[in-house]
Amino acid sequence: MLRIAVPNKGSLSGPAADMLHEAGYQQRRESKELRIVDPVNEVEFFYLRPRDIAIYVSSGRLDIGITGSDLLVDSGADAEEILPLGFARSTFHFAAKPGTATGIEGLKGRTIATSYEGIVAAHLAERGVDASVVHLDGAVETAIELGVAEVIADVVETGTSLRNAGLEVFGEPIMKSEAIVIRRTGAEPDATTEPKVQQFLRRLQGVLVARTYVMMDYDCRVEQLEKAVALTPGLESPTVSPLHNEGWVAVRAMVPAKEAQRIMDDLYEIGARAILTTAIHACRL
Ligand SMILES: Nc1ncnc2c1ncn2[C@@H]1O[C@H](COP(=O)(O)OP(=O)(O)OP(=O)(O)O)[C@@H](O)[C@H]1O
Ligand SMILES: O=P(O)(O)OC[C@H]1O[C@H](OP(=O)(O)OP(=O)(O)O)[C@H](O)[C@@H]1O
Ligand SMILES: [Mg+2]
Repeated sequence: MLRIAVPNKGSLSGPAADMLHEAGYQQRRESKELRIVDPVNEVEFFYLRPRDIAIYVSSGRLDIGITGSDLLVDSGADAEEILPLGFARSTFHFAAKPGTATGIEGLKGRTIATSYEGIVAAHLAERGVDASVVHLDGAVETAIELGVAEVIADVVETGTSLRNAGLEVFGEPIMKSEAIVIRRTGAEPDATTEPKVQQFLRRLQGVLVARTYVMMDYDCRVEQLEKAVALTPGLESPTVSPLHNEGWVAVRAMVPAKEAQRIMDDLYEIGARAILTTAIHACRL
């Protein structure tokens, strides 16, 4: 049975459960459940604190886990990313009251509050900056107002939390992060679990593709086919079928969902007609 760590709370937990559900895995019904078995897929899910997941996975007690790349780096655990999942995207930044800090060089001797001590300490050490780091569990934006620190280092997504606290980012971004699947560094593929790991990754990749692509169908004249195919090259190559009306073909290809409307306009311009897009619910590439 494959053993997988899933975030039980916070920004990662909802989207991770949704993705696993879309990939055909059974998920817990109540937020208090700490582990469930999906007997059909032969997988056991452990619902753990996102911060702890890299530690469990690096210990080898769990085969793989879903966490954030910033949490993986912060933990210092011996685990590596094997698949990016495209949600919980954020950037890790220093921030302070406007005009009170400019670059990392100015942090010498100052106090920085953060929930990500590992990332901050390593970043400062690499640049030879000697500052003190105060660990707080969350809501670190408030630490400046209350005089616990002069600077914070935190996750920024929309910037709303910083703005509400009257703070602004300074210096280079410390790191970018997103949800990822991790596995123990250098894990020897185990003959019994490896096929299940690969199946798990294929299923999640299928969900990612289904979320980012749509299927496009259209009819066009044979003379326009090369131009049309250049607009819709598909993944391997588009399917082209003859129509009953001579001189016309039907074309089918996957296209990036974000570009679908522009591609439909361009196809129409070159004379394609009956242009349709449909959602892809699941796929194996
Ligand atoms: N507002 C946000 N937008 C996008 N990603 C976020 C946001 N806040 C946290 N994350 C990401 O979520 C992961 C942190 O998960 P975690 O559950 O520990 O924190 P959280 O979402 O802040 O939850 P909580 O504060 O309830 O503990 C990190 O990878 C972080 O980059
Ligand atoms: O840039 P934004 O869109 O505002 O998002 C970033 C905020 O979201 C998270 O906070 P969360 O709500 O998880 O509270 P926390 O600070 O207690 O972790 C993070 O710690 C930031 O404070
Ligand atoms: Mg938080």
